[in-house]
Amino acid sequence: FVVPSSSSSSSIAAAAKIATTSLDASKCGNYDYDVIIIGCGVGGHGAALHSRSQELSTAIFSGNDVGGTCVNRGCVPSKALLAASGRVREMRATEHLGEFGIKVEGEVTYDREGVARHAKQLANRVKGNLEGSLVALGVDIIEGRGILVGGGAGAGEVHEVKDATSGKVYTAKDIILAPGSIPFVPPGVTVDEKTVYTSDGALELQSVPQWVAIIGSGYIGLEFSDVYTALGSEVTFIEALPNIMPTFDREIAKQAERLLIRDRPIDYRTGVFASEVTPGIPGVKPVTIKMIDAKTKEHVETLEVDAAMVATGRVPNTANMGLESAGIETSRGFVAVDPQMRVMTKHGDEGVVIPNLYCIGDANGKMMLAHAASAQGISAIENICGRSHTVNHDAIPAACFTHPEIAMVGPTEEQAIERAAKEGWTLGKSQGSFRANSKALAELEGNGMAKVLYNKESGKVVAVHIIGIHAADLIQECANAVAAGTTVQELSMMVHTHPTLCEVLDEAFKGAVGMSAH
Ligand SMILES: Cc1cc2nc3c(=O)[nH]c(=O)nc-3n(C[C@H](O)[C@H](O)[C@H](O)COP(=O)(O)OP(=O)(O)OC[C@H]3O[C@@H](n4cnc5c(N)ncnc54)[C@H](O)[C@@H]3O)c2cc1C
Ligand SMILES: NC(=O)c1ccc[n+]([C@@H]2O[C@H](COP(=O)([O-])OP(=O)(O)OC[C@H]3O[C@@H](n4cnc5c(N)ncnc54)[C@H](O)[C@@H]3O)[C@@H](O)[C@H]2O)c1
Repeated sequence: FVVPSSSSSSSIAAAAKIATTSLDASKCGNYDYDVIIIGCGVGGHGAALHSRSQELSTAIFSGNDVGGTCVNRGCVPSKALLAASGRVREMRATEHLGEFGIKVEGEVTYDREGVARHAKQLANRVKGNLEGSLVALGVDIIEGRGILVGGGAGAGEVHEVKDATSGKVYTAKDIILAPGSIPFVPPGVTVDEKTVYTSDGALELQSVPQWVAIIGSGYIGLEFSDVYTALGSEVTFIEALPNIMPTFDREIAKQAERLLIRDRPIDYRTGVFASEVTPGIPGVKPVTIKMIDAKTKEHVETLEVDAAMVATGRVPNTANMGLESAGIETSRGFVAVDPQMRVMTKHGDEGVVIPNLYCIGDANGKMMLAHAASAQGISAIENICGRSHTVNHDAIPAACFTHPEIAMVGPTEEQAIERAAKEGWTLGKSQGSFRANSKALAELEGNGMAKVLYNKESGKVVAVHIIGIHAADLIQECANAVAAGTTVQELSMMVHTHPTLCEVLDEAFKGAVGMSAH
């Protein structure tokens, strides 16, 4: 998603004048708006901007939380913490710096409050830009929470949204639900957001604990282990599944274990649930974590640590927004949608489409990523405009912003093997390495690999997994290839700039067709 910076707000304002004037020609007929969006995170924002570009009159319920998770409690502040802590790690790595011929005299220190302030200020700035872009484009921001009214089983369409604060009811031809998600806290875990916290509390960096247990080794756990160890903490991961980083491609997870865990003050337990977590009092009483075996449920260990971070996934934020009264049955809070993002009354074959109601972003559970939410928002508006559109989720890249980064598009190798067997095609695999890449070596960052998985019959790229410096930027070329159906034959003949990290991919593409990279 793109938020125009405040420096360009005058041009936005100019554009907004034109856009606002065109509201008179709005197609909303008997309704207050063409489109009402509930939830002003990146999903709702993406939908609102595209809605206005299609000259639809648009209102968005923000629930007093413009920017939502990504901007206020997610992508944006976490990347600020990763950037600051990454600098600390780099400047403290005296041996590594010595290889460049750089000497850091004296101790490298940081000011915890200063680092926290950087994250907070960035979030506020992006939030301001995001709000500014909505206002400038003529989107009406309604500050309250939006609650669906009417509809009901068999009633078909839903056109009314009530402002929970004022009680005022607004009507729209089409409605988009974009309420996002909140942290999942497993039963038995007590969160005080001080000594036992979710990402919401962790992002405030109220302390840098000496020893922190991170429950869950997914994206959030991994990114925070990078932040904490860079700032001087020791980390213990507690992971319920048999492998650490279980959602990642196995080969990449093994490399990540070497690069992001083994060389750092991190240990881990796998196959255990944190079944009971009790907050502590800093300097007085430790946080206690009881662990049970994930299979036998027998107690295996109790840890006493300075702090615990709960990074055990997220759940949809769909309670108390009138879904039941509109006849919508959720599954664990997730709203079922069809490929056009239209809400289904329930999951499974019995669900029927509610034709003018859409649900985008984390709340539909398709892919919990900011850019996926925004893409789904744009797609919903396309469908509202009568141009049938579906999002290709296989072509949406993802990245974990550790040092080095991990990035991927498409299924893991394990999933691709299953898919190939089921669909009757042959899986090809080719690798590139950072070890022999001039740019990576100039940076003294020769660790990592890229692997390209492709369909041997068609040559089309199925998935790419990268671990290495700037993997998050490198993956885009691969995502575009998956989206466009580009073949490894075509990619192997495309010219990559020298010397760049992209040549790691060039090596993998050429390897797939039996050519060697220079
Ligand atoms: C720590 C962390 C780091 C992350 N980092 C990344 C990253 O680097 N890259 C990435 O792609 N993704 C990242 N994510 C995930 C990303 O933040 C989410 O996928 C994204 O925010 C989902 O957008 P959304 O619009 O669906 O929901 P949200 O951003 O959650 O926004 C929903 C909004 O709707 C509001 N709302 C809910 N109900 C109502 C109502 N009834 N009326 C009015 N408003 C309502 C909520 O308060 C919220 O403001 C991260 C998440 C976390 C927690
Ligand atoms: N860079 C990014 O794109 C980024 C960054 C952060 C978050 N996110 C998004 O936010 C979402 C949530 O991230 P997350 O890391 O919390 O979830 P996740 O689903 O990625 O990982 C949660 C982990 O916790 C484990 N777990 C669950 N309950 C447990 C228990 N009781 N004890 C021990 N382990 C337990 C699970 O097995 C899993 O490995 C993700 O879906 C991700 O897409 C994205």
